[in-house]
Amino acid sequence: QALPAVDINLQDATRLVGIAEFSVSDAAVSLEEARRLGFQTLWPTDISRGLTNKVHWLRFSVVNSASQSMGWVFHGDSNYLDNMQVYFRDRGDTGVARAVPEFGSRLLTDQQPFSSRMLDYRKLAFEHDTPAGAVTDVYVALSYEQADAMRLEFSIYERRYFDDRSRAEYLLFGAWYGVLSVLLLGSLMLALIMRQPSAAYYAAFVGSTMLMWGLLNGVGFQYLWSDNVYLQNQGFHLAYLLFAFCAFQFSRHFLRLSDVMPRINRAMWYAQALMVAAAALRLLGSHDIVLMLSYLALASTLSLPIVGLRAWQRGVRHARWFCVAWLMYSLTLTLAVLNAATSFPGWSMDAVLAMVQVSTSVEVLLLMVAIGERVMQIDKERREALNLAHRDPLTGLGNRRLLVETYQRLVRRFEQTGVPVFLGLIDLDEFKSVNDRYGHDAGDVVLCRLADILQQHSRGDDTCIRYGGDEFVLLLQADNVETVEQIVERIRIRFSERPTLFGGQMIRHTLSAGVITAIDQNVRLSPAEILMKVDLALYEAKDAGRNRTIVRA
Ligand SMILES: Nc1nc2c(ncn2[C@@H]2O[C@H](COP(=O)(O)OP(=O)(O)OP(=O)(O)O)[C@@H](O)[C@H]2O)c(=O)[nH]1
Repeated sequence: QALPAVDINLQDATRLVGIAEFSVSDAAVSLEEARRLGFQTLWPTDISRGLTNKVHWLRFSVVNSASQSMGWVFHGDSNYLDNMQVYFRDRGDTGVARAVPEFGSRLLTDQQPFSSRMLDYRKLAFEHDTPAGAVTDVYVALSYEQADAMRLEFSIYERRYFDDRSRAEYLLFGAWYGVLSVLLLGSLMLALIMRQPSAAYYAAFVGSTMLMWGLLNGVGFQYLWSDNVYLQNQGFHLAYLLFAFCAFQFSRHFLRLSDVMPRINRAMWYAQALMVAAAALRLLGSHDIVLMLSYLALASTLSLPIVGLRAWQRGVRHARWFCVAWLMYSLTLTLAVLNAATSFPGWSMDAVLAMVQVSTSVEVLLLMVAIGERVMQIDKERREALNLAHRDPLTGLGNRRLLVETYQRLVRRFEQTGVPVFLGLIDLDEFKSVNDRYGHDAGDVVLCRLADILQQHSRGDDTCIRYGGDEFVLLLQADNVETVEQIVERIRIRFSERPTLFGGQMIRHTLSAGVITAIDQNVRLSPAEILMKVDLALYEAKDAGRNRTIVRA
């Protein structure tokens, strides 16, 4: 009988919806039997067939009205169709009586290595040349080894048009894998440099994303595991499990769930253990139960936006980007699964794949932003901790530890600028009696008072330090020792002239100071020598009756 016809001289792609006819048979029937089945025109509502292991038949004919033979390519939109048996025959379409040839056939399958394919293409594709003025009749039997999402979205492309289109398509794949590879390497480097396990888990997550989609879009079979038929056909469940495992591992560490939400953390840990068990079962040959578990694992990642939101509400600041990233990805994943298994939203597989590629790129980028935010926060916390370790808690001045670091910095600066470095050691006079008379709290207030005066009288570049007890140090660069003496004297006079008011009592106080040159053109003292020398100067000041400054240049 006459088949619905499509003219191939279109220099474009032709969707077979509305043109081809389809039929369904229970088991693998022969072509002769199939030709006796009732066929009906394929309409858009017929495309998604749901999860099925029935054989679906398509039939149509290709007309070449041109005066030279035309090459064309035929393929569906699904990347994981298992078998496509194509029956075809060429016949003249003019009324000239000629013997009609028998059907030839070609089996396209992903149950054999990639090299056995007719075309070097990620989907099962059939190629044929229709002679000038001839018609090619085509019957196609489509099947899955085990029930899967059957779709009847097929197109015919003129050969040249197919080549152009697949080039553009592979360019997009290249860009997508490029972005993900850069993020994977970047996060690995971050993990090494910053010693951040989260970044390493993120790298594993990006790797598992690339693997999973490499399986789903057929590019992995084409380029990476061309001979590994087992991985191509049985690897999906393992890939889903690995993806979900890595997503959970990264999320648990990144959101610090063991601190923030210990119960959720434990639940996720058990889920991960179940995923490992399922993967082991799969490797031992189990199928149906693992299929269910792997779909469950994939579905369980849809909970991550909520986990992120809860963590954010509990004060994990960097969880917000995590939350946005997973929300977007969850929507994409849900749409992709709905599209494959139902007739909603009825998009083409290529459209779904493009959406997935864009959304995974944005997702992994957003997660990278989240990691960046976390790393910056850790760095801030580290600097704050370091700052705290260098501060005296009572007065807020630097402490002894800061003195050593600052001195080393000033030595380097002296080598560059040649400006001498001086050190003043200041000690309160008879401070013990202040404590004894007015109490320890009063003593504390007096110490803070001196700290304030020190800061008021020093410049931004000078370093004020509480060296211990009632001893303070001023470390600074100046043109000459007289300038330093003036500064220290101003501090001494200010301190002695303005008593401290505490609990309604006026506390009178004075201080003594020693000033020395630490580094100039002639002198370069070690920290130990500086302290010895300045101690001597201070001792002299105390010995001479206190409330004075002694300079030993
Ligand atoms: N209130 C208060 N007192 C402190 C603190 N740290 C040390 N002191 C006291 O400071 C006093 C230091 O006394 P000394 O340096 O021995 O002697 P002084 O009484 O100041 O006498 P001279 O230094 O010889 O003038 C001790 O009584 C310490 O208890 C502190 O943080 N707060």
